[in-house]
Amino acid sequence: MNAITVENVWKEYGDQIVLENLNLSIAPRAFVALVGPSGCGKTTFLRMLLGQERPTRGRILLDGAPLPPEPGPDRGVVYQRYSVFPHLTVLGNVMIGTELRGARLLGRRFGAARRALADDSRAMLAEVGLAGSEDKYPAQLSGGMQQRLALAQALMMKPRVLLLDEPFGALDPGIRADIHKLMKRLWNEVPMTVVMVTHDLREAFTLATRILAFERLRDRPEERLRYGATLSRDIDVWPPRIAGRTTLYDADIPPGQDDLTAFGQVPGTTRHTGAADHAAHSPLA
Ligand SMILES: Nc1ncnc2c1ncn2[C@@H]1O[C@H](COP(=O)(O)OP(=O)(O)OP(=O)(O)O)[C@@H](O)[C@H]1O
Repeated sequence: MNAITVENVWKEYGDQIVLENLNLSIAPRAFVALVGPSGCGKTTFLRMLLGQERPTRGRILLDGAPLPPEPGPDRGVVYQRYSVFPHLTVLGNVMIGTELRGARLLGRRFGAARRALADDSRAMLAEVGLAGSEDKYPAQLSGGMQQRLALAQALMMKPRVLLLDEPFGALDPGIRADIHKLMKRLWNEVPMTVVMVTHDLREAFTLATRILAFERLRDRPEERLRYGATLSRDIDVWPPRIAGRTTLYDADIPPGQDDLTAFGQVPGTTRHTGAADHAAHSPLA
């Protein structure tokens, strides 16, 4: 079954058609990068997947069932900025989603339940490289650390789909490369499907299994309101990436060791990341 199915989806704001006739399906555990010119409706599409916007026509299915009409814990989201709460500590930011959801069902958590949540939250923070920063506030973190925190916050809810809206767009290149490695590891370890909007094709090819391009095929000024953007390219990244496995192409090759046979396998095939062993001790599992 597809993780996400988009059937004949249109989105209009008043007289303006933003997206038209989108048809696509996304496999479970795929990492899809959404690219396209500014204003072509990428964020609008992501907001429809999140449940913040409804299609004007057509429908979206999540695991074969109609998408719930509102955002829910099954869909996590990280934006370029402002995904975290500035008035909560790092630890508080990671605990808040579970606390709010639990409060709705069971009232506030106290005692052992709260301590267990705090322990899980600390483990999640360690997973994203933020151990030791639990008591800081977001303003005391670098941009890269804030985005790691936003990822931890989203993943605590164990979403089936993680939606990323240019999450790394504001980061310096070095920090970006580090967080790309983290993102790859998280995608390999967490049973989730990822849809990421990016302006950066290099980032798309670095992380994604598949690249979708949206484009307004008719863009004369008099046509802008009457025709929306639609899916113009659908590219499977080669060599194929499979969640839980990494290709040699993705592997970190130690400096000076560019003989790929040193990895003990034929170039072009895949090898285990050890993710399964790691997962057994991981809050991500
Ligand atoms: N709530 C809204 N009401 C009216 N128009 C909107 C609304 N949200 C988005 N739009 C319009 O929809 C179009 C697509 O916007 P969207 O932000 O989805 O594009 P984008 O591809 O994500 O752009 P960018 O790459 O610049 O972030 C724009 O013309 C925008 O003005």
